[in-house]
Amino acid sequence: MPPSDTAPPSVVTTATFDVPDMDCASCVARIRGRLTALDGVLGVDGSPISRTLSVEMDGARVTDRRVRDEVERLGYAARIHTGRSPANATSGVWRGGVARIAYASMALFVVAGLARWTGYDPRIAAPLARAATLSDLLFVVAALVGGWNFFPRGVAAARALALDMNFLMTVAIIGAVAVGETMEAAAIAFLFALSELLERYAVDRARGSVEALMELSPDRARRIDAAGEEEWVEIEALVVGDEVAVRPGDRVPADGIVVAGRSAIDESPITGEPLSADKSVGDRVHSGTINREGWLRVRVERLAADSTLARIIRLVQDAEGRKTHTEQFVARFARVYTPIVTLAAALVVAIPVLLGAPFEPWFVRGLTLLVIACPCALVISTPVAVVSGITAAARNGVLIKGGRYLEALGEVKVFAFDKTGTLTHGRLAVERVEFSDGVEPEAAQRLLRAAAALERRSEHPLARAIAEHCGAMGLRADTLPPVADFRSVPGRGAEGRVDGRLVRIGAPEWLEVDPPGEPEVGRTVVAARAVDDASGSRRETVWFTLADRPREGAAAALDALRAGGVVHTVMLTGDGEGPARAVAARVGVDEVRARMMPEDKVRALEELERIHGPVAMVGDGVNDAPALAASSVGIVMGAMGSDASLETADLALMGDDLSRLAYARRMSGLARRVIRQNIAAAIVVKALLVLAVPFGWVPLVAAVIVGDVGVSLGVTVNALRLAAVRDGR
Ligand SMILES: Nc1ncnc2c1ncn2[C@@H]1O[C@H](COP(=O)(O)OP(=O)(O)OP(=O)(O)O)[C@@H](O)[C@H]1O
Ligand SMILES: [Zn+2]
Repeated sequence: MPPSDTAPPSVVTTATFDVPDMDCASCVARIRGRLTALDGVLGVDGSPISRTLSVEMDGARVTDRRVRDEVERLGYAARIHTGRSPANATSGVWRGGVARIAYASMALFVVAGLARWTGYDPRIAAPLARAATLSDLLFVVAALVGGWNFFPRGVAAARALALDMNFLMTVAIIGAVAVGETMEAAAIAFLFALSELLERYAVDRARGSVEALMELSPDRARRIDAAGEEEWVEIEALVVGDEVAVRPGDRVPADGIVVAGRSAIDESPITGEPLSADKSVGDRVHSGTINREGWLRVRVERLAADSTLARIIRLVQDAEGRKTHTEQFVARFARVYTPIVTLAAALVVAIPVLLGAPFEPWFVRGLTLLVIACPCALVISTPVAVVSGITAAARNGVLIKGGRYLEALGEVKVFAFDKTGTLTHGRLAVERVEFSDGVEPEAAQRLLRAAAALERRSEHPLARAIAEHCGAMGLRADTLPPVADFRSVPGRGAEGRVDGRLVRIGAPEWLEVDPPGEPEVGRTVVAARAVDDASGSRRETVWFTLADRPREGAAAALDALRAGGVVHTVMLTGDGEGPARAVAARVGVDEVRARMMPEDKVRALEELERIHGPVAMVGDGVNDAPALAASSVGIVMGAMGSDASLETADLALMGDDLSRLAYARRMSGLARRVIRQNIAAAIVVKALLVLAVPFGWVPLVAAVIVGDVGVSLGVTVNALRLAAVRDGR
């Protein structure tokens, strides 16, 4: 770039690369180190599990190409990530480059072994008389082929003075050849290649369900053109407002609204609940769900990249990047462990040799220790469990936004619940509308219109029910008066200026009016009146009495939680004491706190946390965001239908099924166990090997197979158990 006075304006972009060989944490660390040194690279984030690298950079100073070249210089092939899952996922592992190398090396190893064996057989013909040397040669070739993948990385690591697995393996193989152990060298190389292959397969299995999620969304849609004809288009080509036809058996290609037809939609791919939902004109449908019977015409409401499914996939992928406390601990441990064992390796060679012992066997022991010094297996033990757990949960309708929450939920002994929309359906219905005494019919109409106008602007489930009811009473939306200065007051209601008067709708206490008659069990009463009434005497008020039903599965879901070790359940509600107690008795919560403002809920959670330790809060994400944020694990339900709630929660139930909570907690408990087992196993195996090496009990091959790749494979397979956690029905 020619020098100039004015720097070009910066263009910050993020490029994602697939780096198939970047399969351990030290690889990621080294690539990150190299890239951050590049001018224009602002941030680097890599995952050894999905083997992707995302690089935030200033496009004016550095290009994708330059970044890619730099990665390749370290010995890793890299290509721009295409967004779709790599074609060689799971099934392709056995056919990929790593596989070919392993097979070729194995074949050569067998041939070399045969050659050596025949070399000792006197009956073999003259040309093979010198087969012992030939076999040595073949073993060396087998070693070279087996090491093909990691030699360049080993050399690059050596130049960077990084003691990673590639470097250690390279040294071990060269060392073994140097001391004449050609068979040993070949065995190390090919077994390492083979184990790497197995490990890759297992890791792919662990994250396989993310790809399965991606496959839920169809590639193409039947778009209906202006003439009413259907044409196939890529889903990326759909724009908001397009209409698509969804035939029976089709997957819904986009998030949208039904504009014609009716059908049963199987939403289980997203919610994990095996129930069909009936959809007709005006209902929302979601990309990835399956049309069971009817023909539907759907108006696209969201681009493919913004669909609920796309957001789930992104959140699951991002979840891996959020490091858990355990991972941070392991990373700190590895930073101490590797240098210590490396030092031990040097001492194991130096001390005996200085004391006059033969060089060769001690040198081999030193190499063996170097192999065990590789921290990869240890470092991968937690994330592989996290990824496996999170993806399995996503397949079952539970979205967990990070390993931290996966770990935390298993610890939670107290669950707090919001009432409306959580323990109850939140599908409220207005049962009665009453007016205070002496209200003229005309004033009553005015009041009703004002109430309807206010509630049409509010998101609250009560508001929706009231607005709907007023509509059914014949108040057409387009005839409602305009509202100025609209304001929704959390925990109280809403207010605004209608026809020049300040009208409030909400909790009777807030309006300073007494409800008509006694409070009824299972009913919520909402009042509306003009509050700027200077005279204040007449208090013309309208009363809405609403009924809500507890969710059918709520009691069973709470029992399941208790069976799983939850010791206390609490209902926190903004509603009055009466309706709160009625619902509590039906679903069986241990404690009820009613008439709680959002900030009261936050305080209650803090108090529960002081008494019982971590608390999970379950809400619908509509008006309980502060409480969700204040809890240790904030859980929303019904996230499929709501835009906001996915973002506000740590964990989301895509559907409405409270039994998912017990499933998620069980999954979380198992994940914690798997993580602990993995870390313990990795440390114990490595420690035993480290102690046994100086006695000469550990062949180099065993160190490779058991101490490094074997442990990685073991922890990965252990993590796969998470996918098998039953969903509890
Ligand atoms: N838009 C609204 N219209 C009418 N009343 C409202 C509105 N918003 C709040 N209120 C009143 O405020 C009270 C508390 O509301 P809040 O949203 O805190 O709790 P809730 O939805 O009733 O129950 P939960 O806390 O269990 O979700 C409601 O019971 C109702 O009386
Ligand atoms: Zn490694």
